Amino acid sequence: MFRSILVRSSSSAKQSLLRRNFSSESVPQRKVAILGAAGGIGQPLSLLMKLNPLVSSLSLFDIANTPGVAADVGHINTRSEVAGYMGDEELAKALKGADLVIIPAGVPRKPGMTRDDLFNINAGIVKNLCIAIAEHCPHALINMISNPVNSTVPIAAEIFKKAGVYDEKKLFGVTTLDVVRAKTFYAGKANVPVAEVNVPVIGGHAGITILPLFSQATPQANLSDDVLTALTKRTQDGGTEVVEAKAGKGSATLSMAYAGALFADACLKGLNGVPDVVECSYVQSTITELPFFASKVRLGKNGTEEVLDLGPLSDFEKQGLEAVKPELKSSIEKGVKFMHSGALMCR
Ligand SMILES: NC(=O)C1=CN([C@@H]2O[C@H](COP(=O)(O)OP(=O)(O)OC[C@H]3O[C@@H](n4cnc5c(N)ncnc54)[C@H](O)[C@@H]3O)[C@@H](O)[C@H]2O)C=CC1
Ligand SMILES: O=C([O-])CC(=O)C(=O)O
Repeated sequence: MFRSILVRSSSSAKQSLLRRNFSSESVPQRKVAILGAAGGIGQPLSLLMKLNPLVSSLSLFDIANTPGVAADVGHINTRSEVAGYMGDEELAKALKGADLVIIPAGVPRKPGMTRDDLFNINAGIVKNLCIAIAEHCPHALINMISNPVNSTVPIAAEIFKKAGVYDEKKLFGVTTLDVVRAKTFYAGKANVPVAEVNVPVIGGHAGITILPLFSQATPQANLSDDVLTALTKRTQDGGTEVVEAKAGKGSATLSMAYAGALFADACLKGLNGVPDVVECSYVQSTITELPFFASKVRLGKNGTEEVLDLGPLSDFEKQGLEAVKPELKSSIEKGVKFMHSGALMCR
């Protein structure tokens, strides 16, 4: 059957892109693998990662349609070489030597579904991909996009523990889209330029577990409690807003690809030793009593360098945090239980 495609980019384009951050001699070689690369998120994410000058090798894996995506993206005259891999028998090659693995593989929601309704299908997909990661690139950073993130990250952790390769500093649930949404919605209400806005979002990545901290937003604006409540709810329901607008044709793909590319870029900068790279992410954590929690994380050469404190919360946010805990706890336990119910051994 398949088929792998290798395309070299022109050296002049490579030179001009690299000049932004590094000389071409000093920029490290970084292989990035995208699992689920032919999907709604995977395709635009592949495009955006092809535009990232920190990537030297872009490995696109899916169970279908990867040759076309790789051929298409591979014609773009930027630094990275692109290779497409399709089917389980090519997964090892796709992963070998990867520094960063981004996982948007799995089914998306339809109207009326919760993210947790995706658990039964996506848990199995994530499990198999993580078993292969443990074998073929155990030291890579993992950016988990597949939903329900609140459970798929604990599933990945259990797989890596079982394989004896777990490093909590290298496993990230991607919650950047919540931050992107919070910034956009806040800028609209606060009437400030969106490019200047920063808003931490903590907790997890589903409904009320998504907790934007508008009390820490910059620049600060004098918004009423009603507006802050509405902004919080819109951020929590942002995914559902897109699912309903797409009316059965999937969930957020373009904004997610943008958010995923932002987070991957931050991880690569951290790996390359760029100082003070801070992003929110769902990681193993001790800042609350929950074993996984999203908060600001400082990224470094080995992944997470520091999980930052939550900082001062408003009374409204303190209440929101208490509401996060039982739902997040049960999603984490569901992922761990899945891995201890015989699912680990059935590959
Ligand atoms: N973390 C976040 O903020 C967000 C997460 N998501 C989640 O991302 C996931 C993907 O969403 P879409 O791209 O819209 O779905 P999609 O259905 O368009 O694409 C999924 C891709 O995964 C592939 N796939 C399925 N099983 C696979 C396997 N075993 N190995 C490799 N590839 C496999 C499919 O062939 C398909 O190309 C969903 O679970 C969705 O809920 C979506 C938006 C935001
Ligand atoms: O809502 C969904 O199902 C997809 C997602 O996670 C998001 O858009 O935040």
